[in-house]
Amino acid sequence: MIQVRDKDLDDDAFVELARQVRDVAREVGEQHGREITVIVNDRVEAARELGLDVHVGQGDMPASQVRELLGAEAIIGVSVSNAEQLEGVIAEGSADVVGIGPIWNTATKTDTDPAVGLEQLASLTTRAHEAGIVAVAIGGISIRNASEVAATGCDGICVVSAIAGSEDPATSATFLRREFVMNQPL
Ligand SMILES: Cc1ncc(COP(=O)(O)OP(=O)(O)O)c(N)n1
Ligand SMILES: Cc1ncsc1CCOP(=O)(O)O
Repeated sequence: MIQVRDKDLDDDAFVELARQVRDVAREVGEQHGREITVIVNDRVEAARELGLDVHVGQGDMPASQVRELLGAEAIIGVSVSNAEQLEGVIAEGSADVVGIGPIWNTATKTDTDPAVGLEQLASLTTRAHEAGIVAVAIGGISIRNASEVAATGCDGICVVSAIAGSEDPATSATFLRREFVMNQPL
């Protein structure tokens, strides 16, 4: 899964970027016989225009409103940093996925709630699963700690710098995935 996240582009430029990512993901997905999901961060209108999925934060458009705009088929992700926020997401009943983080403090995003840590990630994941919500972890995750994150039972990891800041993004993605998958609980 790829997320298109940019805080600076104007709406037209963002739509153009997301369109390019969508089209490349389709082409590469077809070549490999699998679907590569593309999710848009924050910009619900862009997602609607391009038929993509959306991730929203606590201060963004509420998930219930996103659901009304994008329909039943869309994948909707919401950020959570603690149990109170997760209970809010569960009560709202519109999210498919929660992005739990930051697991550790990260230079990539500094305007965050306090770091979640591995213990709380495990308990938030358990609660999300009880509610039928997929739980992915984000923030400070790298090849060095992906195995510890996997051991919490969460469903996936999301990274920015570990891939986008790598000299060899494809190899970094491959190793991250391997490290996560090999250390998931049975
Ligand atoms: C999978 C995932 N989880 C959390 C976030 C953070 O989203 P948000 O809280 O909206 O913060 P910004 O990304 O907008 O800075 C995410 N993007 N993806
Ligand atoms: C978008 C976001 N939300 C919580 S932490 C974060 C940034 C993650 O970046 P990195 O993988 O470089 O720590």
